[in-house]
Amino acid sequence: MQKRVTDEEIKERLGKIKSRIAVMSGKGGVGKSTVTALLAVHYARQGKKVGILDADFLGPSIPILFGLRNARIAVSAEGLEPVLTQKYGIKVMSMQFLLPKENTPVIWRGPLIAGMIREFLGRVAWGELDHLLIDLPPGTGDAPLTVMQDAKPTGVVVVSTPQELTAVIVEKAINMAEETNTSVLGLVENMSYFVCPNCGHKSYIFGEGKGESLAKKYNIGFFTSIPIEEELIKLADSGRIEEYEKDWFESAPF
Ligand SMILES: Nc1ncnc2c1ncn2[C@@H]1O[C@H](COP(=O)(O)OP(=O)(O)OP(=O)(O)O)[C@@H](O)[C@H]1O
Ligand SMILES: [Zn+2]
Repeated sequence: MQKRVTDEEIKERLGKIKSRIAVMSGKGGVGKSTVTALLAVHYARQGKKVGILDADFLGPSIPILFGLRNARIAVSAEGLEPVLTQKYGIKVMSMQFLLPKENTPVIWRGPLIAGMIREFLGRVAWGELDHLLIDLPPGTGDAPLTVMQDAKPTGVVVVSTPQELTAVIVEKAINMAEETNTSVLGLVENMSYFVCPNCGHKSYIFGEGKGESLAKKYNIGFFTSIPIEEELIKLADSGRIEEYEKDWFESAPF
């Protein structure tokens, strides 16, 4: 048996990563993984060295978005080697890469998941990175908090759909960030509106402006809203998210 990962090992690896951004959501299925991937692509296009830690162990979707579902990790002298994405060479680590078969369900209890995240943080050979994006487990409970405590993010980005987006979600996110001595850097309202392909009309199906006013109210420095888009679904489902051309984070200050 290999020895357990120590705090020092984690500290040493994380010390080579300039910024670590945890992406969280109040609920599952709101687009957390999609936003994580789009943020990674945003940084990669600026020439930054980027990694993604898929810490959503029970529903690992990062490998699917980048067409890496059949990839498996290798071990080198440096540690566990992350898998590189095709277009930008983003370094990805996911539980998915350790499963014997693609569709093996991950049925794990909390403590095991916590142990695994420490393995990932202490043994993955990220090398020097400008940005590590961490796709947290959904929700604002123990699971994402445990990951945050170990990964010590420099900031948190919250993703929500307009239907889920309430003051309560934002407050929970702020509390979670505070518990790990960090802050909420940005709020992303996903599936915010739909642009009619015929006339270009922007339709705010679930109401307009809620996200932006919550961001203002809670002093969150960056807000963006992403529409429901067929193109995004197509590229995401076919593992070609790197080919999505729009950048919803152009003006992000982080
Ligand atoms: N802006 C968008 N327009 C269209 N489809 C979207 C958009 N954002 C996300 N989706 C789709 O919604 C589904 C859920 O997205 P995603 O997997 O990113 O959510 P999640 O919050 O990470 O979910 P989970 O909790 O399962 O990890 C996916 O099929 C994705 O392609
Ligand atoms: Zn129309």
